[in-house]
Amino acid sequence: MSVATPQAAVRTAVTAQDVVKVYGRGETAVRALAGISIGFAAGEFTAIMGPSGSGKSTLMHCLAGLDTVDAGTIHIGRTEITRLADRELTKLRRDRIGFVFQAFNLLPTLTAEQNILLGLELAGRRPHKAWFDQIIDVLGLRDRLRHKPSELSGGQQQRVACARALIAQPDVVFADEPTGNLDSRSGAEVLDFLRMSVKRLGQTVIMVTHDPVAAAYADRVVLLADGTLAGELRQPTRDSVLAALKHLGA
Ligand SMILES: Nc1ncnc2c1ncn2[C@@H]1O[C@H](COP(=O)(O)OP(=O)(O)OP(=O)(O)O)[C@@H](O)[C@H]1O
Repeated sequence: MSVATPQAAVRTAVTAQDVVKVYGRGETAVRALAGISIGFAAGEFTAIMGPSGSGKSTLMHCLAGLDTVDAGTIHIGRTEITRLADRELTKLRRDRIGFVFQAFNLLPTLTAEQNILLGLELAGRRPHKAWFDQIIDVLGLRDRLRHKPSELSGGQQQRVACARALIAQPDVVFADEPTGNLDSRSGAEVLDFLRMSVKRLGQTVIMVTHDPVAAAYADRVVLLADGTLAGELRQPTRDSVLAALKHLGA
């Protein structure tokens, strides 16, 4: 007799419900997000794609609490961030969210290690030694820790930025075109790392990208068009992403 094992409940790291974002007023108003409802499972790597102006950056900024919404709710875990006051939101971003931007945004006078640890130190927290070691080893940064950003390649600098984003064990990492300034080989290293941080370290990553090759590293691709959800792909490949974008007229 077979015994059914209960399915492990999928934990949702980030949820948007009926989110509307309008820029400007009157005749010049732009509805950047026109009522979006979507969930992002914990432990998954999601890419957000869509034509230029479809609302990708706006969605990411709203999900990460970097921008306010005009209607709807956003939760990070169980916390409704759309109800938080500025100070609480700043604290939540610092403690529970990691960011990786297209520009690496490292401080030039600090070493790689100091850059990675700065946010934690400013928050008065100590790094978790085993976690730090795990990140550094997965990223292959051990022999670069004492180098300044100017002594590192673009790919290495972005890997330092990834380590900085992960060091506080955030609930979710938002990556905005993380490979936009990298050649394809360095970009592949960074994407490999983001994927490994999900598969081996159990992290949750949400990435905006224009690049179908980058999106193919994700578990799931979410497609936007005109501020609405226009579909999604599971286990995307470069070709399936290209076909979906073509269908959207991107
Ligand atoms: N600060 C702003 N003020 C006014 N309009 C804005 C602002 N930010 C974005 N928009 C508009 O909102 C819409 C969505 O923009 P958004 O940047 O989110 O799109 P995107 O999909 O990220 O575009 P891209 O791929 O070109 O970066 C666009 O029409 C854009 O012009």
